[in-house]
Amino acid sequence: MADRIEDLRALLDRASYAYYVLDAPVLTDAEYDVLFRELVELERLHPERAGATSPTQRVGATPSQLFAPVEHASPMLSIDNVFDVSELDAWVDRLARLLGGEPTLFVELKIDGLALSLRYDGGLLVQAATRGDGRIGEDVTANIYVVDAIPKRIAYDAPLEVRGEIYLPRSSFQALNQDPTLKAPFANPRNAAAGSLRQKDPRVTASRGLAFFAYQLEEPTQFETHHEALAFLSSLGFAVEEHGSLVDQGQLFERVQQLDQSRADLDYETDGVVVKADRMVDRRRVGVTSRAPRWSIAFKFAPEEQLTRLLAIDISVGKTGKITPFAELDPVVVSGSTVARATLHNAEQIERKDVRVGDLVVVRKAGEIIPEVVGPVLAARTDDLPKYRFPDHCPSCGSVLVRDGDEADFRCPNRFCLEQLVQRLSHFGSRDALDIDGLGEMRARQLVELGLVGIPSDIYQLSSEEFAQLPGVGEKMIQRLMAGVEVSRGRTLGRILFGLAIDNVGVHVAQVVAASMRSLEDLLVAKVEDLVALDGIGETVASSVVGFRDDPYGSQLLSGLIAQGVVGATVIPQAASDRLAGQSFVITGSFSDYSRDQLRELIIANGGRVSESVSRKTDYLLAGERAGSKLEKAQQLGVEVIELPVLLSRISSE
Ligand SMILES: NC(=O)c1ccc[n+]([C@@H]2O[C@H](COP(=O)([O-])OP(=O)(O)OC[C@H]3O[C@@H](n4cnc5c(N)ncnc54)[C@H](O)[C@@H]3O)[C@@H](O)[C@H]2O)c1
Ligand SMILES: [Zn+2]
Repeated sequence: MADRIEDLRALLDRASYAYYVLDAPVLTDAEYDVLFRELVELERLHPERAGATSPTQRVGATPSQLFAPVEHASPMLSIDNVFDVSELDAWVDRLARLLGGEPTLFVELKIDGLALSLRYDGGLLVQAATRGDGRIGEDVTANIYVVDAIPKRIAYDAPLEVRGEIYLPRSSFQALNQDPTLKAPFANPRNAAAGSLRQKDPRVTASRGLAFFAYQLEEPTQFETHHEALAFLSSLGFAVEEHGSLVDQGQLFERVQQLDQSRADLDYETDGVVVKADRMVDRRRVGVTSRAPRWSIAFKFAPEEQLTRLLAIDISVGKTGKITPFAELDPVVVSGSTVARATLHNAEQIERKDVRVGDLVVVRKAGEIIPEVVGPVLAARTDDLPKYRFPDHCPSCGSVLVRDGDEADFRCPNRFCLEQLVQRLSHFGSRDALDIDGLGEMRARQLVELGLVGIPSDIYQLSSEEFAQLPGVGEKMIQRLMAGVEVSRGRTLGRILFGLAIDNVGVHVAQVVAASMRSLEDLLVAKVEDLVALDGIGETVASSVVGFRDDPYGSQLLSGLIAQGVVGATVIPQAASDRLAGQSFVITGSFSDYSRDQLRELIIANGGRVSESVSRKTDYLLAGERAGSKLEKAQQLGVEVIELPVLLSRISSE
């Protein structure tokens, strides 16, 4: 038994490190919670083996060395969990016993992000820190300064500390996971939030769209109840999650169930509800343990999981050659929609989980995220299922698959692989790239399979007769495609660079690189050193750009585009800077010398953000000629309107 305790402690320590420090969990939360409870139970049965270093006695993990340490004024604790209604009732009864009377309870959603402490003094944000190990957190002030959703200035002069959850909205999470410069997609919004906040370069943090909900006022302490403190925070401009409410014990579970049902439609992940004593005097009375307050409890929702049969494992080839295995499933309904396919992530995961065709598997869908196979139900396996062997060859071109060093993914190394060409053509025409109207994955596939397009630049040479060969394409569609191709000739360099589908080059990187060049031709002579000198561009990105240019496919594509004159409408020559860091813009109207795309790139290259619509969060509306409804909206909301010369003077280097 001693060994099981040691094993569990070691395993949970490893998992916590992967989860909190590396932002790359090796267990699912549900798996972690089960093992954690087993350890709690064993330590209860063997009190002589309890120890201060056990994961059951600690909060979080040792803070990373990336940030300066911050000592919290009072510890930032975890919250104990319950998983069903009887445990929840037992907890309330116990609290009532400790207090000698019924507590007033406040129930709120448990946001799946990470805890943040914000300190203000003289009305200004002076420090932001993560929870860390509860006592010492990480100083992330510089990164928080660029998060629009967090007030930097409040109408309150005395010292104030507020705690809350910083999180990544689901919509931002999905957009982020599409970014090809990410080394690996984030497992869930919580990890993505932690990874986005804990960046060395605040500009990366700024670009991720983090949001924040305040849920605790530490200082000042004059409020007698939690709900009054929340109202005060809200009046100061902090976002407070709107589903929180006071509730009687008799209605507690009903309220928990209601919250469980309403959360699917929210743009943020929630993994449970937190029940708290509302009266501060009650909180002080019962106090805290080394790990968690006695006055609050988290009721964890069941993850959205189902069991089904794994019928087959197939693999797909992406635009950079990355091979992604996916499961064909006996269709099953998971949180409201039918799932027949789910990702298996990569070869390493299949190997580690030992998933086999024919297994009964757990399928999970969290919010809008692509469904995934969590793992096989081993107890249900029949003996004769053979171990899965990952294919050696590309299903499209037959090349031998490769895997570099410690990479988790296999790749098809053949840049001229038919499936890669399809994916790259469809990426080339996609919305953030050349935005070619009418060219989706289906048409891209037809064009490549008919041999009409090899590399994307071929599309600029197609005649209407050639477009007419596409199955099911009539006169109207031909006109639309031809027009779409023609219009795309005038796209900016940033879009073209993104459209090339270079490893590690997402929208943002492409724009930074574009801002340093006059036209695509400059890429022909760019050196790794030049690129590394750009803000936010590292060795990996620089080498992949130069490597792409120098390989046979890349050089053919570049010369093809240059021959067609698709070299990028250039951005105004301005060095990249961070002069607009933390500022958000909306662009409206027309400008005589520049397209809106160019201005967008200019703003991004200088550290700002650009959104489509005006809201209270917009800092500036950049207005040109004939500005319409956005101008009105900005005036209504009191958003500052600026003209182009003002913007240019703000970013020009003196
Ligand atoms: N997958 C893994 O390998 C792994 C490893 C370690 C931990 N975990 C997960 O983390 C959990 C333990 O982490 P934890 O200690 O951060 O506990 P927790 O995340 O379960 O609960 C405490 C946290 O909830 C957050 N929170 C969100 N909304 C809140 C609200 N309205 N009021 C108060 N707090 C709110 C706060 O950040 C607080 O720190 C485990 O139960 C497990 O699910 C997973
Ligand atoms: Zn291939």
